[in-house]
Amino acid sequence: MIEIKDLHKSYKMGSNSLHVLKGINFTAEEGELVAIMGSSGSGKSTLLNILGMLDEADSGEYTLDGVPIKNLSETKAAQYRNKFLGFVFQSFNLINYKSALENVALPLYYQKVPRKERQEKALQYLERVGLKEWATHLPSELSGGQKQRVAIARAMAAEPKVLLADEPTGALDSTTSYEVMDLIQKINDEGNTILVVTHEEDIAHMCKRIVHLRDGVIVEDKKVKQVRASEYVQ
Ligand SMILES: Nc1ncnc2c1ncn2[C@@H]1O[C@H](COP(=O)(O)OP(=O)(O)OP(=O)(O)O)[C@@H](O)[C@H]1O
Repeated sequence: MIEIKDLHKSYKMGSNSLHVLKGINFTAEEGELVAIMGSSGSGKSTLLNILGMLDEADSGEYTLDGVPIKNLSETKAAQYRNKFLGFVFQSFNLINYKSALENVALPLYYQKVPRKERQEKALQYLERVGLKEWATHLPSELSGGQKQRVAIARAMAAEPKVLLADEPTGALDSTTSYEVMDLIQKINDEGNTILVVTHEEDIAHMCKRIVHLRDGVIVEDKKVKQVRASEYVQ
């Protein structure tokens, strides 16, 4: 599903340049649930942004679902991103003046799904994350965990093959984090490929594989016995 070879990325800082990714090689098969760990500044978000086609590498190859990304035009890249990739962020990134339902329906609007159909579909996804009753509420009326579940429903509504989550539990307490991981595991059980950037060991062990970044290179890549988050939620 995802294949990257010898990926490099630097940021220009005035006359200096900061070499952040220094030759990353990584493959994720369909249906994997991978944690990306590493200390602050090790390049996790940079890597995830490149995988999410939100940023471009300086060199190296990236193939997503068999398609080399480098050769895509900007329009094709945007279409490809909308079709294949879903995003979840630490800070939820919901639109504050739109209801939970409208937030979830947004990617369907961009996919030009007719209004009635997108509302029905958005409601189905809200139901899947246990928030059907909260459809008309604004994000400010939801708890952190509920906001993240809306954000996950929004990401899933576009039916991406790959879900990229950048510290999805970073702003949540442990119990709420485990509820969010329970949802991520259930989505993965259905076959989605998911990459989760996290600082937290317990969250990483709820994935099936842990990749460790240090100073822009992968220093460890291991399969782990998955801890089910449902063991920790009521
Ligand atoms: N747009 C940018 N311009 C310049 N430098 C950047 C930019 N984005 C990231 N960096 C720098 O690149 C390095 C890697 O950043 P990145 O956000 O990928 O690390 P991270 O492992 O995700 O860290 P954290 O866990 O703190 O989020 C850091 O030193 C950061 O300051």
